Amino acid sequence: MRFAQIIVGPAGSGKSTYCSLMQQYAMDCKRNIQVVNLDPAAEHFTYNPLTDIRDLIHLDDAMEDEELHYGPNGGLIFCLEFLIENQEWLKDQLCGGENELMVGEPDDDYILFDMPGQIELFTHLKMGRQLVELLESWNFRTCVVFCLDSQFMVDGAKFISGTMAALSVMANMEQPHVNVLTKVDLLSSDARKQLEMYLEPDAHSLMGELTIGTGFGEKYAKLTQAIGALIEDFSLVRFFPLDSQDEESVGDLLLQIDNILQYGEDADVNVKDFDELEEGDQD
Ligand SMILES: Nc1nc2c(ncn2[C@@H]2O[C@H](COP(=O)(O)OP(=O)(O)OP(=O)(O)O)[C@@H](O)[C@H]2O)c(=O)[nH]1
Ligand SMILES: [Mg+2]
Repeated sequence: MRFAQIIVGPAGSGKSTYCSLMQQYAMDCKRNIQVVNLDPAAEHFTYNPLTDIRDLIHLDDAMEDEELHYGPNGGLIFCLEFLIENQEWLKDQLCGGENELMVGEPDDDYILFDMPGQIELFTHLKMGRQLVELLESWNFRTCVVFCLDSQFMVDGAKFISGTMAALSVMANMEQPHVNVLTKVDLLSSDARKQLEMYLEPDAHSLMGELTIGTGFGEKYAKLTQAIGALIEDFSLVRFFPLDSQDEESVGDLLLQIDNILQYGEDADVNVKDFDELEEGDQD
């Protein structure tokens, strides 16, 4: 079994930074996490990629083509469709050449896929799903990591829209899913306190804040209430704050995602068996 995190989120939400942080953290604990850049328009990132979509196709290729004449957004969609059509290229990159036997080797392959910031790729279009299906066919267990800038999560209205964006991705991708609030280090201490409230959202306080004083809030109070109750009652979305300056925060998040991916499950089982054996011995 191999493991993949698909890193998605709005433009500039900190996806590439997340990948660098995780790769660095893994290196510090002598663990191997690779990153693949799948953003054909990427200009700058600080991780060292295992492979890069720009070796296959660059956004400029789609935009400057005499016949295609795409703008940046259409061009991006074209590039990802091109990637799916040329899946053999990606397979070679990930699975070490054409050797079928290489699939699944080595056992603890753990790869982050740094995606473009156009969120519609994952809310409406099928490329996100197709990528997951490809990875699954190559023996990957996948999890979607949705990054959202925490600065957009410190008032009720933004919380609702951020949550809806996260839900759209969840509904379209149908994969195990983790929401990450990035850039927590940039928040003031007041804003951090405010954020706490949204980490364990409570529909009532949220709605109290939203329905008072704004025209929209008053007119659509019932709708807002219903959305709030939905989020609360079904624990539909939860957010994990990520402070890039705090190694413990990075480690905690990685552990959460490892659990979701059931990474290292065999190792855990062994430890547990060992503990039980010891307890048994004492009896
Ligand atoms: N202080 C701080 N800055 C951050 C953090 N994460 C990202 N940034 C900054 O936010 C900007 C955007 O970060 P990226 O990681 O490039 O975001 P992205 O989601 O990959 O952006 P696109 O690929 O363009 O969609 C950069 O200037 C980063 O340095 C963080 O946790 N703390
Ligand atoms: Mg990026």
